[in-house]
Amino acid sequence: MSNLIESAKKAAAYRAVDENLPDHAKVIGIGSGSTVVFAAERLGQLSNKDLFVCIPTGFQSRQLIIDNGLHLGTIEQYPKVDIAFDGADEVDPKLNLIKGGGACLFQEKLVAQAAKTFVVVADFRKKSPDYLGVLWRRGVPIEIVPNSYAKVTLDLKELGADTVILRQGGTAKAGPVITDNNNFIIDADFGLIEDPVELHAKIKALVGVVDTGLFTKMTAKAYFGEEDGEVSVWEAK
Ligand SMILES: O=C[C@H](O)[C@H](O)[C@H](O)COP(=O)(O)O
Repeated sequence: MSNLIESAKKAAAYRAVDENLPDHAKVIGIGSGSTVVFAAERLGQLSNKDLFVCIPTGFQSRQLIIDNGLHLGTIEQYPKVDIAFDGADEVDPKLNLIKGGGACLFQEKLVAQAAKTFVVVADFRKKSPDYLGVLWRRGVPIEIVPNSYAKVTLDLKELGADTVILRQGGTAKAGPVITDNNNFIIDADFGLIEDPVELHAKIKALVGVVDTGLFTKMTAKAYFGEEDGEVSVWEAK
């Protein structure tokens, strides 16, 4: 199973890069997670890789850029990005996403918003048949300023969350996960999400919330590596 999933991730990422990189792309965003690893790998194989810079979305992403021999830039230097590639935890048919399973959502959203074209790479397990919250059952990841966690927890319950969990480091760290921006992550389960735009707006309005893992109206295409080795593509309508 794990080989199948790795192959699916690689197939999706390679095809997404091959089909979408603009000829004269100068600035490319690199997301976070285990699937975008293959997008960075593909970019690192290009003969013209000295002609563009890559903008990371966190520590892991920065390492990917360096390890693949790509030129590293920052979003402060390059606030206009030609194209960005990133993974997702769940994608619905309207190309709304849940992201942040790896706690990288804020910088990912910054780079995705800065990008002219935002392309998602994922495997077949991320493809929701209808709504977000169907397959990804851990809740919506929300980045918050640390000392707001108790108040934001109450607020999220008032907004209708069934469970609100301050994400913990598990065996790797005693205490909460700390993001690349020195914040906390809350996972709030809202069940099936029929209107992610509205839910995002309500959560984002809470004091203490930096951003949510709901990415709406920003994805141009999503590439999915399938179980049979094929790649399927969803495009924004
Ligand atoms: O915080 C993590 C990011 O949003 C990832 O892009 C997302 O979790 C998908 O990661 P993966 O490609 O490992 O499934």
